[in-house]
Amino acid sequence: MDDPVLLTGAGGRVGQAILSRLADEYDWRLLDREPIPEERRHGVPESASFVADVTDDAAVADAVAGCGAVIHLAGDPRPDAPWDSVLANNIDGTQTVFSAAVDAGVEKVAFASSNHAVGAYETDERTPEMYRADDDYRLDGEELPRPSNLYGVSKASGETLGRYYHDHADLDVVCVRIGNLTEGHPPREYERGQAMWLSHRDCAHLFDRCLAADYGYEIVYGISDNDRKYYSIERAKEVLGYDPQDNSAEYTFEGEPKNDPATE
Ligand SMILES: NC(=O)C1=CN([C@@H]2O[C@H](COP(=O)(O)OP(=O)(O)OC[C@H]3O[C@@H](n4cnc5c(N)ncnc54)[C@H](O)[C@@H]3O)[C@@H](O)[C@H]2O)C=CC1
Ligand SMILES: O=C1O[C@H](COP(=O)(O)O)[C@@H](O)[C@H](O)[C@H]1O
Repeated sequence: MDDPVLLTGAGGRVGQAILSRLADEYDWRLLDREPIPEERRHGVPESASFVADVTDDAAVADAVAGCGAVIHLAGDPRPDAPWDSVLANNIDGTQTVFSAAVDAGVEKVAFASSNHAVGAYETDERTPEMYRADDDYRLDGEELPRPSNLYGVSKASGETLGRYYHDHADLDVVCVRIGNLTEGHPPREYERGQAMWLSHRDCAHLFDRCLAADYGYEIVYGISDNDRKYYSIERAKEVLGYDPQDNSAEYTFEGEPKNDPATE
């Protein structure tokens, strides 16, 4: 991707996992409603950093002008977020970003969807067994959304908006159903979290592949190559060339590295 890439929500956790590792790889434009301090811009100049809300049509149009791709992360990430917030930040904001991307002639958008778009597949009958390495239950991205909560509804809506702009405006869209991003170790003492762990380096690599690969419309799961898993990463490997390096099985249940003599 030679053209500039707009990263919305750049100041947040996922944005920082990406930008801290890929700062030198792209001509970034950053957008966040909070000013991003210099140390979190990782060398991206302040002139390429937009302080704006993703529901602001004019501001988003300004930020995306001339870009070839967008990684759209900005939104309310709370699983218990109230409807008013997800309606504005996640649904309206995502429609604004897709629409502005089309108007600007952007080639591709990677959208941060969530495990919570499909959380209701985790039924009482299937859990906790489905979180374990010896269980072969898998979701692969072909299934219909079954949201856990209204936040999950907003993410399923974002996926559908992506489908709409792909079908009607020829925008290439990949929706990444991100699992649970934590830095340095998987979520501690949390089976579900360890089954959907996404390490920071695998996160950066996955979104790098979203910018480099060719696709039309895709839904993929964004998790590391955990032994425990109920999300297939085969589609991400096949279509995007995703090659994850991390695995929550390399850590104890408490989140300590197993190759650390202190924990053996
Ligand atoms: N962290 C995780 O494990 C997961 C995150 N995601 C999704 O990834 C995206 C990023 O999540 P995180 O980095 O964890 O959240 P975060 O809260 O750390 O970062 C979100 C960023 O977006 C900005 N933002 C929020 N609403 C905005 C708006 N209306 N306009 C402009 N900027 C706005 C915030 O200021 C913040 O810097 C979210 O869409 C979230 O739903 C999905 C699954 C898992
Ligand atoms: O979508 C998201 O999912 C992760 C994992 O969900 P959890 O309910 O197991 O914590 C969550 O940590 C993150 O904040 C959210 O945006």
